[in-house]
Parts: sequence; structure tokens; C-alpha cells
Amino acid sequence: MNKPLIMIGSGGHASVLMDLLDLNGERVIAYISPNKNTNNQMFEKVKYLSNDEDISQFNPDDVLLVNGIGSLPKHNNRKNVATFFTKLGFSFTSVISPSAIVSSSASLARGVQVMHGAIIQAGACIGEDSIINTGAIIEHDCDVGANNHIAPRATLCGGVQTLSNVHVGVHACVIQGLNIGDNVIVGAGATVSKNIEDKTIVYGHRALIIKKE
Ligand SMILES: CC(=O)SCCNC(=O)CCNC(=O)[C@H](O)C(C)(C)COP(=O)(O)OP(=O)(O)OC[C@H]1O[C@@H](n2cnc3c(N)ncnc32)[C@H](O)[C@@H]1OP(=O)(O)O
Repeated sequence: MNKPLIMIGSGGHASVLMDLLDLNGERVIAYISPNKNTNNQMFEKVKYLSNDEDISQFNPDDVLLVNGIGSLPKHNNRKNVATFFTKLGFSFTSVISPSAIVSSSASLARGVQVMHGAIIQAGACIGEDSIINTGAIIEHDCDVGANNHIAPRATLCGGVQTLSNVHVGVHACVIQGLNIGDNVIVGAGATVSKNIEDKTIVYGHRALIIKKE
């Protein structure tokens, strides 16, 4: 039997995950967040804990965590949460929507979240703790790094490589075979037609570089 789950977070992303875990028949026994969720009745069924330190009530061998912190450009909360609880010996589980299509030859690392309607094609690899959000398409042989957020309806064409901490914005498109560096933000709706260096923000139809640290 699967281990019981503890949700970290109570906002929009956590709420979507709670619905999805329910569809998957998974058992969430508690959630930890400074704020109680009052919008989604799924949270009413589980124990509420207000401090991260409350995790000490559980043994890392007996439960798995779900990272319910959403990922937005320029915010590190999701990654910080993963680091904090991992240091305490806890592990984050993967969550895969029953309506996602994931090739049997794709590989997903620990903690990956694949939301409704997403498609991950043959030979693609998805790195640790990345989110492949609603309706996103990861084409064949893409190599997506750790802590990426491929936002709703974004598309990575075949053989695209992204390094760590990359955000590909909602409805953006990256043309086949391109390399996207660490800590890159691809803005909503952008079309990326060239390789992008580390720590760069791009947006617009031709994805011109507008900022580089
Ligand atoms: C389930 C979910 O909801 S998941 C959430 C998914 N959301 C996303 O993917 C959003 C991605 N974020 C973006 O596209 C953001 O706009 C960013 C990160 C690119 C903003 O980058 P910044 O450099 O901070 O831009 P800033 O907000 O200061 O805007 C600067 C200018 O660019 C424009 N701009 C910002 N983003 C975009 C964009 N994606 N496309 C075109 N123009 C843009 C702004 O309107 C502004 O124009 P102005 O100077 O004429 O007023």
C-alpha cells in the first residue's frame, strides 16, 4: 500500500494537487501551511498544521511529502521548501494526473508533477521537482532540468534541453533542439528560436533578450 501523504502548502497549486491526488486514490493525511485553505473542501478532510516544524510529528520512513508550493518566476519558495524538508530526511513523491499522457520511454525524476492534459513524449527526461503544468507538451527526447516549471500550454519541441530552475511561461514555445540555460525565464507567449544563456529573461514573439544578470 502507498504511504500516506502530507501536502506542503495550501494555495492554488496545492489545491489542484489535492483534487488530482483524490482522483488517483491517494491518501493525504495532513497539510502544513501558515494559512488554512478555506476554498477547497478536500482540505477539510485532512489535519491542518500551521508550522513547518510540525512535521516532527511524523517519521520520514512512514510518510511522503507533496510539494504544493506553486512556482512563479523570480520566487524561490518552492525550492526552499523542498530543501528544508529534504534536509530533515523527508522525501517528496511524484504526482501524475490520470489525464496526462506519459510515454513509457520517458523518465521522470523524484518529485516531478505532471498535471492534467500534459503530454510527455518518447525519450524525454524530466528532472527532480519539476512541474509539467496543465496541457503542456514536452516533445520527444527533451531533457528538462531540475526545478523547472513548464507552465500551462507551453510547448518544448523535440530535443530541447533546459538546465535547472527554468520557467517556461504559459503558452510559450521553444523550437526544436535548442538549449536553455540555468535560471532562465521564458515569458508568457514567447517563441524561442535561439539558444538562451544562463540567468536570462526573454519574452516576445521573437524572444529577444531583454535582461541578463
Ligand atoms: C497555474 C498558473 O497560473 S502558472 C503561472 C504561469 N505564468 C506565467 O508563465 C507568467 C510568466 N511571466 C511573464 O511572462 C512575466 O511577464 C515576466 C516574468 C516575463 C516579466 O518579466 P519582467 O522583466 O519582470 O517584466 P515586467 O513585468 O517588469 O514588464 C516589463 C514590460 O514587458 C511587458 N511584458 C511582460 N511580460 C511580457 C510577456 N510575456 N510578453 C510580452 N510583454 C511582456 C510588460 O507589459 C511591460 O511592458 P511596458 O514596459 O510597456 O509596461
